[in-house]
Amino acid sequence: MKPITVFILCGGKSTRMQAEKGLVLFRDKPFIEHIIAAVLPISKNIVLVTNGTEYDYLPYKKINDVAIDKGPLGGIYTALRFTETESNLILSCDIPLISTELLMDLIQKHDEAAAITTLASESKMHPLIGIYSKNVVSKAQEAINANQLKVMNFVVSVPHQIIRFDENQEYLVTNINSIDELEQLTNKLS
Ligand SMILES: Nc1nc2c(ncn2[C@@H]2O[C@H](COP(=O)(O)OP(=O)(O)OP(=O)(O)O)[C@@H](O)[C@H]2O)c(=O)[nH]1
Ligand SMILES: [Mg+2]
Repeated sequence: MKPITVFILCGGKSTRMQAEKGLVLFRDKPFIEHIIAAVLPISKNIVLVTNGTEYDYLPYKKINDVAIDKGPLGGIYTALRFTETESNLILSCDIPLISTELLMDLIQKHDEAAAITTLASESKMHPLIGIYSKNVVSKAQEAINANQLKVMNFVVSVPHQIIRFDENQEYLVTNINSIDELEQLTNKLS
């Protein structure tokens, strides 16, 4: 396997959650630790893209956004500016059910001709579970300068690959943005 750096996006406003999203507890453990646990069998080269000190207790490198208040695309741009590897796995911090197997599948199916490879289900794209080439850093900068901040629009503007997964794996990418969504998930799983 080619070297890969894993970036977890821990910025943003968390307006819907009203609490630092990566630190919200699910099964007695902060979201971010669920994601790290899924990533560790794949790579220990983990970097958190965060602007605060909330994640300082975790023994991983942290970097600050170089483009402020630009949403997830700003975090991706920061990651690509910083990275020393061509291949980068970029993840949001609000997907506590993500599994090592699904991430391995993404990495194994990734076609090197694609500058970005992301996951999608039947109904939804997941650009914040994706492999991003360092080569798209200047394109990301252009998009940010033009204030075109939708990550999916950015993905389709470069050579990309979308990997579809089975409906029965859909729960693994559940994205939790609010306490209501967290409660729904907890109820569904109990
Ligand atoms: N580094 C960084 N990450 C971000 C930024 N904005 C959002 N994210 C991350 O991107 C992922 C998806 O975030 P969203 O749910 O779209 O946005 P949010 O701002 O965290 O939450 P809302 O305010 O409720 O929309 C999460 O992992 C966020 O931590 C940002 O400006 N910088
Ligand atoms: Mg979200």
